[in-house]
Amino acid sequence: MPSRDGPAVEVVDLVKCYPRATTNAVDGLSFTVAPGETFGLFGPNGAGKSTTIGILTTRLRATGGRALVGGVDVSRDPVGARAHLAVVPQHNNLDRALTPRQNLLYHAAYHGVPRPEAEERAKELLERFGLAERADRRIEAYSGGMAQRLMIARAWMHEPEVLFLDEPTNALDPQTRLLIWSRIREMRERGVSIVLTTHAMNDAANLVDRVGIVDHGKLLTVDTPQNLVRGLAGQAILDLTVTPAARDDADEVVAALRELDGVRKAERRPLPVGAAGAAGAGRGAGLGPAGRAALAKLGPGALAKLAARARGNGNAPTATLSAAGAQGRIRVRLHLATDPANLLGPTLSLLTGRSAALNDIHIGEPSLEDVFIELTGRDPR
Ligand SMILES: Nc1ncnc2c1ncn2[C@@H]1O[C@H](COP(=O)(O)OP(=O)(O)OP(=O)(O)O)[C@@H](O)[C@H]1O
Repeated sequence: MPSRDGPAVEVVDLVKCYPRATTNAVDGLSFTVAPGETFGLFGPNGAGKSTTIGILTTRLRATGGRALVGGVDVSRDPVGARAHLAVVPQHNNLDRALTPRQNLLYHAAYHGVPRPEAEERAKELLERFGLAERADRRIEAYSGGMAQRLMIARAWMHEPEVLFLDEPTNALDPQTRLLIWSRIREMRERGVSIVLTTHAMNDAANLVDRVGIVDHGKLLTVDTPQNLVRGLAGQAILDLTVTPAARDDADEVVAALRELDGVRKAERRPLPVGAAGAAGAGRGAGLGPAGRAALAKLGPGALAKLAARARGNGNAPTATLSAAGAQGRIRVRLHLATDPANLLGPTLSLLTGRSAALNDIHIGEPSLEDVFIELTGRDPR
């Protein structure tokens, strides 16, 4: 990678207002991307991510502010800026009149890569992206996943300093998604600066160094994924699937759980698909790493003992890990300010007191997607 002082990308008070629009698509956005950094630009539909990438890659002109790529101002010197960057756009813009190999060679020629070097690189990239066998066939035969792989290979042909990827895994099958994430990781390891938009933020969480969350054209926050997750209301999550007693009110059960010591927030969540049926019932404790750690602290058989204690002398109402019918079942997420192990007993006691059945319990940690929902809300755009 060419070494240069200063940020790989610098965006200062960037504004874009499309003709006849009543609001700005990008509304005073500022952020920088350090050399070698992988930066995730996340936001709901219509937040202004593609517009920002369009300006940075010289496809669109900004209405105001400044944007530099590789130290070059994209409005003053778009040709100079293009020498530093490559883009994988959201929509297929391959040249259908050319074969896949020709697409790569044409792109290299545009960027002044000498022909023998370009041919060598194209051969290597077609292999790395699993496209070698179809490299000289008509491009119409390419699936969406193949086209996406080819567009990423094309972006790599002139070994850019900064790579922009606009939703690189959108609408792809799991195999192609895995391949693409691993190729992006390789580029990162080679020192390329990467700006990435995606809705698959939990997939991207392990790849990005920092995340900027945008909505309505404005930056809501920018930080490392770890700090963003740590900054959430609670540090751990307890997901409960509960069947309240027939005479009880579901919202009152949630309100009571919210009052437990160590609970910062309690919210109703949609039941996972299939959970309403018999298949989801009575699976008991589904534990992630944090959950296993919490239970390890309690010692073996802890849940059984807790359940026995909660059952009391047999006349008391019971709360059990049960496979009760799906009717009336609710899912509640507790954001905790304490070790999940401290909440297991009180939760079970509370449910026992209300004659509620505990159908499932899962201890986890908040994800980047939880941070995103917290900041941008639940309403679809
Ligand atoms: N060519 C255009 N003309 C007018 N308005 C546009 C145009 N392109 C985008 N917009 C509007 O600008 C806003 C930002 O759109 P943009 O595509 O940048 O969002 P996005 O965050 O990339 O969304 P998505 O996740 O759906 O791709 C939206 O309100 C969109 O409707």
